[in-house]
Amino acid sequence: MPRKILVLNSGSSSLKYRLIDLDGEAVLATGLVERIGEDGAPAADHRQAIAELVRRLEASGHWRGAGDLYGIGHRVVHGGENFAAAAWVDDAVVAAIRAAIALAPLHNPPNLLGIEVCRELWPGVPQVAVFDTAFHQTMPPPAYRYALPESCYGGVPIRRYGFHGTSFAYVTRRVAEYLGRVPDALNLIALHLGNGASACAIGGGRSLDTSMGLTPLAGLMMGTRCGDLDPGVVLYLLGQGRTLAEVADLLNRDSGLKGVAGGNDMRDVLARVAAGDAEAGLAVAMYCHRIKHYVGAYSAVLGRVDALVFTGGIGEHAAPIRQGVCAGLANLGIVLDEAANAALGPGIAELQGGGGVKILVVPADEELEIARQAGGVIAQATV
Ligand SMILES: Nc1ncnc2c1ncn2[C@@H]1O[C@H](COP(=O)(O)OP(=O)(O)O)[C@@H](O)[C@H]1O
Ligand SMILES: CC(=O)OP(=O)(O)O
Ligand SMILES: [Mg+2]
Repeated sequence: MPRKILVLNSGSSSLKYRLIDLDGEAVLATGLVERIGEDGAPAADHRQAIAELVRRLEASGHWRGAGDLYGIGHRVVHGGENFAAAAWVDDAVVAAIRAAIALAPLHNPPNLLGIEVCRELWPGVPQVAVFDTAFHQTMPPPAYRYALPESCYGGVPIRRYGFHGTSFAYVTRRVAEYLGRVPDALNLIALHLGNGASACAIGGGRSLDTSMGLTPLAGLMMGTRCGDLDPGVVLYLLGQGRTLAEVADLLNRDSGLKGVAGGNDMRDVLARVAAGDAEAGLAVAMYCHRIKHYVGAYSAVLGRVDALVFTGGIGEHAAPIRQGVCAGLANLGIVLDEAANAALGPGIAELQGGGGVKILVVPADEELEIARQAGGVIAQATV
């Protein structure tokens, strides 16, 4: 019997799904239910979104009822310190995901909703939570602790957690395969550049440091998130009489590319740069400058870097960003082949033009990684 895994990535207003046959890893169906809750959208809430997804799976010819599923894998952004690996969903796991809502207020509530609706609809189907934070649980204390009093590390531990771990785990595996090396022997600087964006120092195949922190607001400049700030900025804004909710909105939804260039979509921003728009030019220069900071820092953390890896929508498709990031890094062994950068084919691409560090573009596939990890947890639990 085929081992079919349904992968769900629930966002606040969208539900990404994929049906994968684990044996051979064929994608049987994939899609996105968008604009959940908006007027005229196909779904008013996540329950309806899942009903819509079932309709689409039926239309694909690959749906024989939930009883035919080997299991369901859910993306969960924040697992706190509780999970260093994917976990079979039971009441305790649900409670731990709920407890982490305060740390990922944009992400964990819809992730949890997806899990709860599936448990209710299909109580007999194994469900697995795959955490963005899990891959980063290997970071050593000097990388994950903040220079705050010890008391802040009690209760809900205020520390760096890091995110996009499922993507970094996938990339590590994929690069190891591609280079014919074992992951344990690989040192990578990985850049996941999507709407959310983060950098990771991967040493011996494990996360040693990453740019996101307690929440997915830290680190690189993003579509609508500010990334690194002097914490004094937050204090100043609050002191000026803005409410906590206003500041949270400003930093999460109105900053980043949107704040500086007026729009959060990198395609549009780059088109405006090409047309000579100064605000867009500044936004892109800031975007690349901040990534360079992390590439420099992580070169120092790792000592030896085998490859600089670009992934995510921007990492895979935005040649001018890769060029801006790599410019002037010859002293770190990072030299881009400009012609190769401008003419990418599908799949993994190698873009180094000399220098000791490979420059790789790896298409992101969090869904496949979730399916594999969910399959692993279910296989272990059912032997
Ligand atoms: N051809 C392209 N050139 C530049 N940027 C692109 C291109 N295609 C996609 N992007 C950018 O990728 C970003 C979305 O990345 P993606 O990884 O799909 O997002 P998400 O984090 O939502 O999964 C957007 O800023 C989009 O503009
Ligand atoms: C954690 C995070 O930033 O996720 P996304 O990139 O999907 O927003
Ligand atoms: Mg993404």
